[in-house]
Amino acid sequence: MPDSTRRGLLIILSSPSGAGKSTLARRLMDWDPTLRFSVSATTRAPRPGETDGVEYFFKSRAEFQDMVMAGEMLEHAEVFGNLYGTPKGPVEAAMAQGRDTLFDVDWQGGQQIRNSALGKDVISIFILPPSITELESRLRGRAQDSDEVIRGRMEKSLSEISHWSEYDYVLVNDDLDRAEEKLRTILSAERQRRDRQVWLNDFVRGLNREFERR
Ligand SMILES: Nc1nc2c(ncn2[C@@H]2O[C@H](COP(=O)(O)OP(=O)(O)O)[C@@H](O)[C@H]2O)c(=O)[nH]1
Ligand SMILES: Nc1ncnc2c1ncn2[C@@H]1O[C@H](COP(=O)(O)OP(=O)(O)O)[C@@H](O)[C@H]1O
Repeated sequence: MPDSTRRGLLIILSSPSGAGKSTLARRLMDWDPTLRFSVSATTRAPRPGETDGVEYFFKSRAEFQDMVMAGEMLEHAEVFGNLYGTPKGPVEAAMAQGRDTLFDVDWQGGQQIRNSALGKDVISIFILPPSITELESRLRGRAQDSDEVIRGRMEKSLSEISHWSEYDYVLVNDDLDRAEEKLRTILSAERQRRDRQVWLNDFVRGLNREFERR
């Protein structure tokens, strides 16, 4: 439930391509429809079935650079030869409404969001595949990318994985149901921590007022 007295959390999911972050993000949003997905802008071509404004805002390089120059991006980075970035406005609006936002960004985006003015409300989660063989078979099984694209993503997988220790939580996406359950647990616990802080702030303000009245 949106609540203007509390801040929204920024929940960052990163992983090597194919480890399952989009799948897990979709499941989390089915579980909790109040979660908002941060739709990134990208210069990558749409895959079959992808819709502009749903999975991504598909942009030309010039349009993307204009957004960057206009200061509209919370973060942006080049990944696999394409530009990706997070539009800032919708994130700030969600934060102000106390709505939690999910981000599917690479390690560079994770670092930039953590170091931004919104960094104190970030919860970051790194998702590992159970094995490199399974990672490749998921990329192939998704049947969305050419052999060359899959090869490029596999080549970059270890450098993405090398950033795991920068994240608050790391989980292995072996069994999908179990991985989703772990994500739900993380989110529930972090929300409780956030809400406790809001509640305690109010409570201590009350103690102060009581003290002044005496
Ligand atoms: N820094 C950054 N990375 C992004 C953003 N959106 C997506 N990515 C990352 O770009 C990479 C490629 O994403 P995509 O083309 O959808 O391929 P997929 O991860 O294989 O489904 C993934 O690591 C995403 O997490 C963004 O807004 N900023
Ligand atoms: N735990 C899992 N077990 C088996 N297949 C999975 C699992 N998680 C995701 N997948 C499948 O692996 C492929 C890649 O998942 P996806 O969510 O697109 O990865 P990412 O967003 O990290 O690139 C998809 O076809 C998805 O259905």
